[in-house]
Amino acid sequence: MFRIGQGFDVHQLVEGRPLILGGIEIPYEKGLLGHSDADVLLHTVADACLGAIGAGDIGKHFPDTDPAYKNADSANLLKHVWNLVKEKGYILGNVDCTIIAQKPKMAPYIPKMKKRIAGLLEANEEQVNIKATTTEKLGFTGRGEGIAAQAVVLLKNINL
Ligand SMILES: Nc1ccn([C@@H]2O[C@H](COP(=O)(O)O)[C@@H](O)[C@H]2O)c(=O)n1
Ligand SMILES: C[C@@]1(CO)OP(=O)(O)OP(=O)(O)OC[C@H]1O
Repeated sequence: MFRIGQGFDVHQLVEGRPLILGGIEIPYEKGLLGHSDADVLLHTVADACLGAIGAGDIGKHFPDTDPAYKNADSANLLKHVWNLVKEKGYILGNVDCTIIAQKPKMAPYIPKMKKRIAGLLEANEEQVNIKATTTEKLGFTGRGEGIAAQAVVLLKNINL
């Protein structure tokens, strides 16, 4: 049996924060603001996984009112989500993600992000695709006020 899920998330770019994206740190003059480390890409992948198993969203599992998640490493949040997926008997088919950011240029960092996400989902790198796009300077992403990310995940149940 197959299940699909999709995720979408946005975080604001501000000065004085490191830019953590896809589980790696990217050199940039600004970073993402959030209760956690604000890794918008890992949040999106986590939400897609939760969607696929019908388990709500990351806000439900890791409330932003809980001090336990203050500056949390989103890789740990995704690992927790992935354990829920595995408990239900699923393995990854594939995940396809899009980062929506005017700057910085993501292409040089995508191989490292891919490797990190594949590791967190206990999958091969061939099962993970990450794309990046600008919005041609339009809207909040185009003005560099924030970064958005989207993901679609396909899970396969090994028991059904
Ligand atoms: N932050 C970004 C945005 C885009 N890219 C790469 O550039 C290509 C062209 O982007 P357009 O928005 O002009 O279509 C895109 O396909 C990506 O390969 C990037 O690396 N980082
Ligand atoms: C990840 C959590 C964890 O506290 O906080 P944020 O980093 O603010 O991220 P968001 O995507 O706004 O919501 C989910 C949160 O609960």
